[in-house]
Amino acid sequence: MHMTSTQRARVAVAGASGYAGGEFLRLAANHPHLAVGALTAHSNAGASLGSLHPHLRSLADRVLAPTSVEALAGHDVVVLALPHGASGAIAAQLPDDVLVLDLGADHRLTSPAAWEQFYGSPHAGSWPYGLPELLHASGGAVTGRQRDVLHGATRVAVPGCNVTAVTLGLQPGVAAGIVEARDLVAVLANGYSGAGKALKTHLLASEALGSAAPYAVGGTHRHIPEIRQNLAVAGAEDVTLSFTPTLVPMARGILATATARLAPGLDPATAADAVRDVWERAYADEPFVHLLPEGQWPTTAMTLGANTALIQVAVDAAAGRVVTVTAIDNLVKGTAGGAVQSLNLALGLPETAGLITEGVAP
Ligand SMILES: NC(=O)C1=CN([C@@H]2O[C@H](COP(=O)(O)OP(=O)(O)OC[C@H]3O[C@@H](n4cnc5c(N)ncnc54)[C@H](OP(=O)(O)O)[C@@H]3O)[C@@H](O)[C@H]2O)C=CC1
Ligand SMILES: CC(=O)N[C@@H](CCC(=O)OP(=O)(O)O)C(=O)O
Repeated sequence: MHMTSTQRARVAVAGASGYAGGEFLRLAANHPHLAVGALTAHSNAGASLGSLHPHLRSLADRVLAPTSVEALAGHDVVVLALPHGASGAIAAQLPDDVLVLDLGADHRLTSPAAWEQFYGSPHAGSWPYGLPELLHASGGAVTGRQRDVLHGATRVAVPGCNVTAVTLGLQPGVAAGIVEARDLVAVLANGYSGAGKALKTHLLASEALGSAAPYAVGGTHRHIPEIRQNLAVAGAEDVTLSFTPTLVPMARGILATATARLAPGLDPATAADAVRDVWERAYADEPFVHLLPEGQWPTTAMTLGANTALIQVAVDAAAGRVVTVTAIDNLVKGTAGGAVQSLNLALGLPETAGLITEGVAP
C-alpha cells in the first residue's frame, strides 16, 4: 500500500493489552495517517482497552478480541506485539500485501543457528530489519542506510530496545573502521517496562524499588546475536561483545554505556576530534538520532515519550577506548516509535509522521 496525503491506513494491533501494544496505540491515536481498527489480547480478551490502559482516552471504549488471524483480517497494517514465538504462526497466515510489523524477536535474526541458540525454538525466518538508521558499510566507508530497504516493505522486524541503543551508540566507529569490533563492552541501565506487563517474580516492587539488579549476565542475553548482526551490516568482520543489562528503579528508559578499543594506528591522546567527527557525520541528517553538544551527556529523562536517541562520545585516552553513552525510551525509539518510523517508510509517508523528538522534563 502506498499512501496519499489524505488517506488513513487501518491498523490492527495484536497484544494491545501489553506495554508495547499500548505504546503503539498511544502513537497511532495521534498519527495523521492511521486509523485504529481491531485490537486483540490473550488473557485480557473481552476487557475494554480503557480498563487496561486508562491513559489511552480516545480508545478507552474499545473491546479486546481474542488474538486470531480472523480478528486481524481486513486491515492495511497489522502490528504484532506478542511474546517471542507467538507471532510467527500468525504472520505466516496474513496476506502478502498487508504491512506486518513484528515488535517481538521472531523475525529479526537472519541466522537460524543463532536463533536456536538464544531462543531455543524453531526459527520463523527473517524480515527486513526496522532500524532505519542502521549503517551499511564495508572497508571503512558507508554505502547506505537501512531506510532504503524499508521503503515499500510489507514485513518489518522491529529491533529489540537494548539493541537499538547499543547499535546506535557503536555503529559510527565500526562503520568507519576506527574502533575494534572484536573488543566491545556494553553495560546498560534498564527501566522495568522493558520486561513487559506480565507479573514476574523478580519484579516485585518491594525488591525492585531502591535497588539496581543485573540480569542475563555472562553472554546469555538474547540481544547479543542481534547486535552482532547489526554491527556486521555496519562493516564489522568479527564482533566480540560483552553485554550486561541492569534493572534500575525507573519505569522507562535505557542508558547504554558502550565502549570500544581504538583501532591500531590511532593515537588515543590525539584521537578525540577525529572520533567526534565520525559520530557527527553519521547522524548529522538523522531526524531522531542526535549527537549532543560536546560535554553534554544524555539522560533517560531527556528522551521520555520521544522517538529520540541521544548520544555522546568521548575518548578515554588512558584506556585507549572510545566511550559512547546512548539514551532512549525503550517503549518509543526502542519499540513502538521505531515501529511507527518504519511503518511510515513502508507506506511512503514522511518518516517523521506522528512522531515527536521532544522528551518530558523534569
Ligand atoms: N517492553 C519493551 O520495552 C519492549 C518489548 N518488545 C517486545 O514486544 C513484545 C510485547 O512485549 P510487552 O508489551 O513488553 O509484553 P507484555 O507482557 O506487556 O504484553 C504481552 C502481550 O501479548 C499477549 N500475550 C501473552 N501471551 C500470549 C500468547 N500466548 N499468545 C498471544 N498473545 C499473548 C498479552 O495479552 P494479555 O495481556 O491479554 O494476556 C499482551 O497483550 C515482546 O515480544 C517484547 O519482547 C520489544 C522491545 C521493547
Ligand atoms: C528490562 C528488560 O527485561 N528488558 C528486556 C528488553 C525487551 C525487548 O527489547 O524486547 P525483545 O525481547 O523483544 O527484544 C530484556 O532485556 O530482555
